[in-house]
Amino acid sequence: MPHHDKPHQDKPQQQVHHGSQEDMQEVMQNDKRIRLVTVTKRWDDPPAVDGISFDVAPGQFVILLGPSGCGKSTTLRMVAGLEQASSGRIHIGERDVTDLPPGDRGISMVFQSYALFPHLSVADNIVFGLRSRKVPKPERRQRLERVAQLVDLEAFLDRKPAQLSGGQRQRVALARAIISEHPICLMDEPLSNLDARLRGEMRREIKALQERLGMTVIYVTHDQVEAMSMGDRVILMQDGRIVQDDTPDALYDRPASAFAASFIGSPAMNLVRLAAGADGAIIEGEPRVMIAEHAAVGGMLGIRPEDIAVTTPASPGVPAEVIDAEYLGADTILRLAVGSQVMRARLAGKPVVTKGSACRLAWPLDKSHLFAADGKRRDDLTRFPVARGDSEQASEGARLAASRALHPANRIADRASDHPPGSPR
Ligand SMILES: Nc1ncnc2c1ncn2[C@@H]1O[C@H](COP(=O)(O)OP(=O)(O)OP(=O)(O)O)[C@@H](O)[C@H]1O
Repeated sequence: MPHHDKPHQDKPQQQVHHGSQEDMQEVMQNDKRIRLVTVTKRWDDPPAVDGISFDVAPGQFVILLGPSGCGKSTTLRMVAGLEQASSGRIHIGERDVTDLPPGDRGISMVFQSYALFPHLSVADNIVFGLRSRKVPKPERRQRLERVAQLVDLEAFLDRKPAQLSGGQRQRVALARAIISEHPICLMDEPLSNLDARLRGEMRREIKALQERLGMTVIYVTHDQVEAMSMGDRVILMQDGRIVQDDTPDALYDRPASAFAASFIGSPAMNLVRLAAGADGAIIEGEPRVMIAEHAAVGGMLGIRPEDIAVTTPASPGVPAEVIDAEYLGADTILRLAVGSQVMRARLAGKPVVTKGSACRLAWPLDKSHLFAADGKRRDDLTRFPVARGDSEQASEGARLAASRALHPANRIADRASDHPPGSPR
C-alpha cells in the first residue's frame, strides 16, 4: 500500500476527513488492480502458460504481446475466468478471484469476433448485459445514450449488426463493454478483423476512451504497432513465459534478449554474429572488420536499421555491398551484404543507390545492442567481460576498447590493412 498508510496523524480534523475520502477513492481504485502470482495453465507439456507473474496498476493499459501460440489469450482468459488456472493465484483488487466465475470478477471483455447477436439491434446488443442484470429500463436508456455518444453510434442504434461496417461492429462490442461500467476491460485482439486504416483509427479511439474512463485494460495482440502506440506497458511473451515487461520505449531502446529485439521494430533489428578476430570480435564472415577488443565472441551484435548510416567506401565503417533497395515512399530499406551476413538499413527518402555498389556502414556506440551467444541475455557494453582478468581496471579497459572501436568518429575500426580479405583470422 502506497502513501496512504501512515498519513494523517498530525493533520487537522478537516484534512483527516479529506484523507478518508481519499482512502475510499483508493479502495475504489484498488478494484481496478490486477495481480497474477505464478500462474500456470497446463493442457500438455510444455504448459501453455508457465508460472507467470505480473501486476497491473489501476488505470493502466497493459499489452500482452507475442507470437501466435505464446499463451497471451490463455493468460487473458484466466484473468476473465473463462479458463481455470492449473496453479497460481489471480487477484482483482483485494479479492482472490482464482476460483470465481467470470460474472463475479467485475470485468468486461471485447473479443476479436465481436460476438454480437445478429438478430438484435445495435441498441439491444449494447444493453444486453444490463437487461440480464435487471437494470431498470430508464437507467438502461440513459446509459445507452451516453455510451452511444461516446463511441459515435447514435445514428445506428436501430440497425442490425449485418448492416454495419467492421469498424462500427467493433464499436458496438466496445460500447457493450463500456456500458457495464466495470472498472476492468480485457481485450483479445479486438482490431485484427479491421483493415489497416480503420485499425489506426480504432487504436486512437480505444486509447482515448480508456484514458477518459480511467479503465484498467489488458489488451492481447501480436501487432507491435498496437503494442507500441497504445500500451503504458508491454508484457512480451514467448513459449508461455514473460521475456520482458517494460514500457514501450524501454522495449525498443533496451530489448532484454535477441527475441525481444527482433520482435519490435520494422524492419527488425539487424542481429549479426560475432566471431573471433586476431585481437577481438569481428562480424562473422567479414574478416576485415574488428568490432571491439572484448570477449563477445560467439555473441550477437544488434543494430536497428534506422540507426545505420551508409557512407562512401572511403569513410570509416564496416565494408558492405548493396544487394537491393525497397522504396517505401517516406523512406527506403537497403539490404546490404556484410561478409556472409545480410543487414538492413532504413534511409530517409529515395537515395540514389546502385545494386552491387560498395559502401561503409557506421552507427553510434549507444545504438549498439549486444546479446549473449544464445540470444537470451542482453550484455551491457560497459559490463563486458574481458578475455583475461576481471579487475576494475581490466573492465574499464574493455569498456574503453569497445567504445573506441564503436565510437562514431572511429566507429568500427577498419582493420583492412591488418586483415586483408580472405586472410586467415
Ligand atoms: N483448449 C485448449 N486445449 C489445449 N490446448 C490449448 C487450448 N487452448 C490453447 N491451447 C494451446 O495453448 C497454447 C497457447 O495458446 P494461446 O491461444 O494462449 O496463444 P496466443 O498467444 O493467444 O496465440 P494466438 O495469437 O494465435 O491467439 C497453444 O499452444 C495452444 O495450442
